[in-house]
Amino acid sequence: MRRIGLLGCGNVGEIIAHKHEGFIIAALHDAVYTRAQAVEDACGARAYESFDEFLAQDIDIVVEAASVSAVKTHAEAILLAGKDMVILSVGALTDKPFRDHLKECAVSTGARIYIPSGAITGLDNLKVCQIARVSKVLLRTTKNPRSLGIEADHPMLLFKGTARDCIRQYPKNINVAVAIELASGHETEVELWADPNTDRNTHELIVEGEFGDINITVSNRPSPENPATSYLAALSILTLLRNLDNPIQIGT
Ligand SMILES: NC(=O)C1=CN([C@@H]2O[C@H](COP(=O)(O)OP(=O)(O)OC[C@H]3O[C@@H](n4cnc5c(N)ncnc54)[C@H](OP(=O)(O)O)[C@@H]3O)[C@@H](O)[C@H]2O)C=CC1
Ligand SMILES: O=C([O-])CC(=O)C(=O)O
Repeated sequence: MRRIGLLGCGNVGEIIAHKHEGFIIAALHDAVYTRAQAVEDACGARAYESFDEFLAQDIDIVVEAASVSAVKTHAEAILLAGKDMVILSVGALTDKPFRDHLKECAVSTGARIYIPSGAITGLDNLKVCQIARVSKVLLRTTKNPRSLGIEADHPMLLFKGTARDCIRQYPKNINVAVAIELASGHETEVELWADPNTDRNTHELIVEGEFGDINITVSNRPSPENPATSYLAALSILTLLRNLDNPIQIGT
């Protein structure tokens, strides 16, 4: 069974620690050491205060559920140590030179980088946009103002522009847009709405291409410990890890 190092033991990390099945969690690390310690019993792994000590453990894959800045700080060392990496805070990869550098690190050691579908669905066949003519890729995301850390008493368009600019302003809320951009290979327009009348994190993906149109709406329940993050994102990582070694791979 694959041995996992969990980088980030907040909301998603805690769900992974409690619900893991089909893989072993072997080491834990969080900027807040007590958060890593708090899930030790749930998964039988040890918490390490030092990142270097954490990385030195017998692990095959580091699962990042921490932050965009954690990816920027630690991904190079993880890949150069020959460990595979699951990156949930995919917003870190919007920077092409950094992304290319991580690819080179991975190639040099034979490590792999996995980007989970996270809080959205449809990334599988969206990859056809890499070879098809496409005129539009738009993500419209709507969350309760609470999830966005603001107050609003009516629906408000907070941001309209590129995925790259949106993730810079909202690194905890719009990683999905960067996942869409990477899967499609196409610049992604983003609208980010705050709506006090919703208790869901809703992502509408609208694509127009030579193959026809794609309209996908995912109406997510926020996760209990962090309303910015949809519960689906944690389930997505659990499912990715369960299926890594499955000889039958489903979806493009
Ligand atoms: N791709 C996708 O579809 C989705 C991506 N996400 C992203 O996944 C990540 C995890 O989400 P969630 O669990 O809800 O977030 P939380 O904030 O609940 O948990 C993250 C934990 O990681 C810690 N952390 C942050 N930076 C570092 C670091 N450099 N080194 C070690 N630990 C660190 C945090 O500490 P502290 O509180 O001190 O920062 C916190 O304890 C977030 O970046 C989120 O934006 C979420 C949903 C969907
Ligand atoms: O969980 C969500 O709905 C989306 C999210 O926070 C992100 O993409 O960063």
